[in-house]
Amino acid sequence: MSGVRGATGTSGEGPGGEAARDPARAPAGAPAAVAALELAGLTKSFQGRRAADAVSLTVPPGSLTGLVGPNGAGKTTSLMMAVGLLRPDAGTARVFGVDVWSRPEEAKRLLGVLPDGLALPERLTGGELLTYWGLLRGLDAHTTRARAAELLRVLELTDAEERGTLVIEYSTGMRKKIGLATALLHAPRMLVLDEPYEAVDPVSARVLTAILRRFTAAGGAVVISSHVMPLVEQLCDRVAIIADGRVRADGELAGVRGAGTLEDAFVRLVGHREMDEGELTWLGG
Ligand SMILES: Nc1ncnc2c1ncn2[C@@H]1O[C@H](COP(=O)(O)OP(=O)(O)OP(=O)(O)O)[C@@H](O)[C@H]1O
Repeated sequence: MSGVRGATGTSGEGPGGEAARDPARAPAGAPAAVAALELAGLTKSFQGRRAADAVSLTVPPGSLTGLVGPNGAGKTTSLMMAVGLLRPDAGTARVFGVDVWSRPEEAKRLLGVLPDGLALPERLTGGELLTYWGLLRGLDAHTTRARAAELLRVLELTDAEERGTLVIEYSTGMRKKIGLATALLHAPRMLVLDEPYEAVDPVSARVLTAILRRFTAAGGAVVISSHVMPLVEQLCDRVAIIADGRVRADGELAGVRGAGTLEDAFVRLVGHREMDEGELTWLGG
């Protein structure tokens, strides 16, 4: 099911109790007037080849959408255009009604982004990085300090912080977690996370799931990309399948999945390749 689920109107609020002033936040109990994310005709070519071809997608508030597709399908390209990190050749992206290209500052306040491959200052500890990030995002020092400590604790990065470990020394999973912390720090309303579960241990994965569920229950919306179909089936209420830069199916999970599994639907829409008998015969011989 999609739509606003259990919105309380207060949890997940941004700094300074912005809910009352921010038109993008619906009052408690009110029907959602605008989509959390609306992509229309996003198109991008690299060296004359279309990586994203008129990608359109609507994400309601309170929903968790899984974006799936083969390697090179255009998921990252689409997500980066959706959040204002890659300029599209054509098309628009709106976050809670705010155009990410014409109103970037407002859009950035609403968005929390975990990009593919973090471009973060790395010669800082996780705590220092969050402090720097909070100041960049306009949070006051007290709020930044309190939230940073809480995020480090919840994401189990406190030990590393106490040892003075720099982000450059972090493991892959730890880097994913500190990236996630930067995405959450300013209490956005829309999370766009490129493969957030990749390299994250099972305990941290549970924490991440709890965070995302709480976030959507408060009326926020999440889009994740993932290659792990069972994870998407378990976690997401909506799914979009993308191949060759085009959205092949999207909507509520049950509708896209049909009678089989999500993997069945994926293979049906995207196609699959069997390995020939004669291929790689030199392996294991
Ligand atoms: N900066 C770039 N320059 C040139 N080509 C690019 C660039 N970024 C992406 N591409 C190409 O665009 C296509 C889509 O790439 P994209 O990274 O969006 O796919 P993806 O679905 O995220 O793949 P994966 O699941 O492997 O991460 C690919 O053919 C890729 O080679």
